[in-house]
Amino acid sequence: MRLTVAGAGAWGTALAITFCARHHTTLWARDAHAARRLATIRENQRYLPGCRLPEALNIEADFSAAIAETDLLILAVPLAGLRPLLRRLRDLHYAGPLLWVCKGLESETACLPHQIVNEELAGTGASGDGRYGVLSGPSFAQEVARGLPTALTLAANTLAFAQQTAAVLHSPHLRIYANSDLVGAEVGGAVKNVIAIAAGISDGLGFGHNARAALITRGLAEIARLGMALGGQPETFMGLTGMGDLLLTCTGDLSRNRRVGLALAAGKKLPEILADLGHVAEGVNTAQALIRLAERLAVEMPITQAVDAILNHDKPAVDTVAQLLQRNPKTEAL
Ligand SMILES: NC(=O)c1ccc[n+]([C@@H]2O[C@H](COP(=O)([O-])OP(=O)(O)OC[C@H]3O[C@@H](n4cnc5c(N)ncnc54)[C@H](O)[C@@H]3O)[C@@H](O)[C@H]2O)c1
Ligand SMILES: O=P(O)(O)OC[C@H](O)CO
Repeated sequence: MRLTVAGAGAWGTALAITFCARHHTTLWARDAHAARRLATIRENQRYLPGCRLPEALNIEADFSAAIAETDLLILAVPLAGLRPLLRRLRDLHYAGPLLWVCKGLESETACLPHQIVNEELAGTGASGDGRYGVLSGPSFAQEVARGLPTALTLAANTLAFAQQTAAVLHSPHLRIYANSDLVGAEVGGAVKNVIAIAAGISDGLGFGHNARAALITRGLAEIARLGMALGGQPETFMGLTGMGDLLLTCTGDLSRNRRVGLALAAGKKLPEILADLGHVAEGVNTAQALIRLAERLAVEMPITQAVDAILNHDKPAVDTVAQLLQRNPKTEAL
């Protein structure tokens, strides 16, 4: 099969390295200079240093050439780049199957990725016959690129497409489970990044393992409450895109979102943290959009609210997370 991965950041590069072992794979980089470097040096020194790009991987800087003959297109840009890329696809009359891997809510609209896809590709073949979905779950790019065992979920609006495409992409090191709960998978991926910022702050402040376990557990309740209000299925939140990704991102120091939290706890300011990070940390843009969405749906999300207060309203991290962990007791329920 011919695959195109559009977006040469850490995740797009790791997926392209993995898929090119079994499929004719093209990696599109939007910057022509970066594409030339990838093609000659055979390493993504900026986003995924230390991982060799196999000779079989084709690098392309021209977007229309990259998608011209593909059988499956995988969009691997950050959420902020999703809508502009979909508009390019619409202009190029792309009508083939489509996956995306971004995790978050659009800042301006609070839309989930599939809602953006529906808006931008309405009436085209890609969305019209239901051949699209999200690939998500607990996965650090560096580990996937090294071939370490990883399990993901491919959630699509039709189970048939999810199953067919999961079977094509599945390999011994990258297990892919099919699911038809697009909403549940995307809500898990969006909220876990915000909870990971809270976990990073808590750990950075030395609040201990008990506090982190409490944040993870109550974070899962926030995912489930919001997800069910949007029509997601409860079992999805217990799966790879829910509990699985939440656990990984809250506990693994490879997480950029967790590292944002650790740096906030150390007293650093957000612009400096993001400049040092050099990668996207989707929880930063998603927190405020989540608050707007949760208010609209009357869903309680106290951890998300605390993170938003720290990120966007200059509230001190130490007081805000301490207050969160000292809230009045209530009945344990979703
Ligand atoms: N890195 C991971 O381990 C990982 C794993 C699973 C999912 N994801 C998700 O994948 C998405 C991409 O993450 P990443 O790790 O590759 O980010 P990254 O910061 O490593 O790289 C971002 C890439 O996107 C490009 N880009 C930025 N804005 C763009 C735009 N408007 N249009 C086109 N390209 C644009 C950048 O040039 C860069 O190549 C995020 O939503 C992230 O949450 C990442
Ligand atoms: O590095 P993060 O925090 O963006 O997390 C990467 C992946 O989403 C983990 O599944």
